[in-house]
Amino acid sequence: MIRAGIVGGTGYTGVELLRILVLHPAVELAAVTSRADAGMRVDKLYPSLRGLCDAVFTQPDIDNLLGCDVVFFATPNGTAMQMASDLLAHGIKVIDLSADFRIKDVAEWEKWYGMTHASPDLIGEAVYGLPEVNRVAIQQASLIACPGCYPTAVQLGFLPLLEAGVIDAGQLIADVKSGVSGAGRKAEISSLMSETGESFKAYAVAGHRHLPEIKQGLQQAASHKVGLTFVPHLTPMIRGIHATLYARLNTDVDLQSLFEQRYQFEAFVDVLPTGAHVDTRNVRGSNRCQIAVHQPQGGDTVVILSVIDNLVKGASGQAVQNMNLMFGFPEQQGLETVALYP
Ligand SMILES: NC(=O)C1=CN([C@@H]2O[C@H](COP(=O)(O)OP(=O)(O)OC[C@H]3O[C@@H](n4cnc5c(N)ncnc54)[C@H](OP(=O)(O)O)[C@@H]3O)[C@@H](O)[C@H]2O)C=CC1
Ligand SMILES: CC(=O)N[C@@H](CCC(=O)OP(=O)(O)O)C(=O)O
Repeated sequence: MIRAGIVGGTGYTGVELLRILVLHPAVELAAVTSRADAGMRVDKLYPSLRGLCDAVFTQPDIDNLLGCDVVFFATPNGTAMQMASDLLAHGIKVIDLSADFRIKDVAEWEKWYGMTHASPDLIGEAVYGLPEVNRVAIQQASLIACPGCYPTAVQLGFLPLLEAGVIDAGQLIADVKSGVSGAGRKAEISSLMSETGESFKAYAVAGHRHLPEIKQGLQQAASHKVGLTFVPHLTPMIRGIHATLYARLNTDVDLQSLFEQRYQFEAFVDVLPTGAHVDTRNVRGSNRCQIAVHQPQGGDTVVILSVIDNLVKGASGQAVQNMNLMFGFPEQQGLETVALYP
């Protein structure tokens, strides 16, 4: 049994961590923090957890976290980088759901995130927590940088093509749609139902902060520079990410077999049969990424469809998958749920 702490337990990824961890057979919740709700029982704020969680929210002070074996940061960018080194010095493993340790180039991170990095010395030791790429390094890691939600869906879709070198890596296109929970639980006019409902829009076309993260991962897979146009969209649904990925083929290849072989041993990546279409509702609440491979009219453009639940495989589920690997638990433990339908 390990003792886990969650910093930022009241947000959407925080409560998703709670939903998974209260049923995880190898985890005991030792601390759950919130500045605004410190002193309140967790199951008072989230009655779905009644009978499953006795914890009370505490302030996010180091002293409240020292009894933990692992601490998850489900906090805005710029928080984990302030506290991680103290926790690591006490032998506590850190799994950060924010972007603080995702990008290896500090200057690039500071440019996109608009702040000075507080722990640049830790970036080198942080392991990018995409198990389908970095499983062995994750098993040895003390500090995990969980991938962003868009980057998870896009990288899992493009990886087999780039690793096999069968596409023109200079002209990749990722057209990606996200549900509104991707923006978090904090009150914002742009997240109101009356602003997002019955409407659909692209945003950050000039450049989204996930662009350098996605390119970093794709370049590692390709072993050379890639060119990527990434356009995120906001859709009037709560959970889900749907990525439509386009690339130009440079050789004749059995794409379906390529994807099936790449992911044949991956419990959380499901390649659908030839001709199928993915649907976000088929992964809602689950830690799965579902992928469909298309080559319209047998031409030289490949179209990959990739869906995840942004709060599960795109955040908290993937964070627990990383925890399982770090502590030598079965990778699927606590994550074997079926998507909610309808
Ligand atoms: N939503 C999503 O789909 C995804 C989110 N992420 C990332 O996960 C992180 C959390 O996102 P999300 O759950 O949506 O965010 P929310 O806004 O829903 O929740 C943020 C949480 O962090 C706490 N918090 C805020 N500021 C601080 C601080 N300075 N110190 C300590 N705690 C703080 C808040 O509680 P309080 O203010 O009371 O302390 C709250 O519990 C972000 O970095 C986000 O980018 C990653 C992938 C997907
Ligand atoms: C719909 C929406 O607003 N999505 C967020 C990205 C999701 C997120 O929280 O970003 P990380 O994955 O880096 O943590 C955005 O575009 O800013």
